Amino acid sequence: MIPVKVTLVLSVEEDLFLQLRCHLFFDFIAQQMGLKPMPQSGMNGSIIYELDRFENAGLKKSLKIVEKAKSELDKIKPVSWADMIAVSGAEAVSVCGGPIIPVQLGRMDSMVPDPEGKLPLETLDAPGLKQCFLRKGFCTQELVALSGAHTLGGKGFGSPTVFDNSYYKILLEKPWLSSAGMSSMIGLPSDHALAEDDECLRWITIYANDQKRFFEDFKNAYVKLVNSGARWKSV
Ligand code: HEM
Repeated sequence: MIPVKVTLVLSVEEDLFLQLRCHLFFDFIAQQMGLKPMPQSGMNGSIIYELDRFENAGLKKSLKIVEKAKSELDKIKPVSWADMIAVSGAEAVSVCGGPIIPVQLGRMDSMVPDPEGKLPLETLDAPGLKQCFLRKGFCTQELVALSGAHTLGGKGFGSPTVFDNSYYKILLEKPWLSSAGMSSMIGLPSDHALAEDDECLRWITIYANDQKRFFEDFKNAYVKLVNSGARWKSV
């Protein structure tokens, strides 16, 4: 039942409205047969159904901004949530001084939330983080490169709005071990965990000493991330 559904959706899908109608039709048939539509995971825009999950609490505000841009674009040509989010992340990185990341368009959105429990917990240790990323096809180098995105935001890795390699420079200093006031507020437990692992530490040192290399590896890992698990519109 499910493979048939996927093939048909891909072959007849011309635009997002038709895609939506096909999904609803096949989901209806599946429902009549007592089957649930199969949730998928990956870059599929399912976040819009998952905003009440505790791990997404901080995303509502940012998604409102993306929604506003999406509704403007939709007036000209409908765009998927998955494409919007992939492009917004890349744009945020380059606006903040990071690499320019080319993002391919054409992802299709999911109509259902992804299964729960797929995200890495911030309390995981380095082996746990590595395993979680490996399950999705990402190696240790990619884990360390992507974690460099934490240079943005208010976790104490340099300026919150500058994308640079200060994340790695500060990880090497391990300020959270110091007894001085605010230092313990720097970074998440998962950031600290990376700095305790020999394999991760090798990449941290490389990126701390070579911002160009960080930008290049981040760009490649980001492209892989936003293509991972995506279903593409047929052209
Ligand atoms: C390695 C596993 C990861 C864990 C456990 C994790 C966890 C978190 C958590 C809990 C926060 C909220 C921090 C707070 O303000 O309290 C956060 C923020 C953030 N994460 Fe991650 N994250 C991970 C990987 C990533 C990746 C791969 C990216 C992007 C490529 C990313 C991008 C961000 C950004 C940009 C913020 C800052 C948001 C802000 O402060 O405005 N993270 N992360």
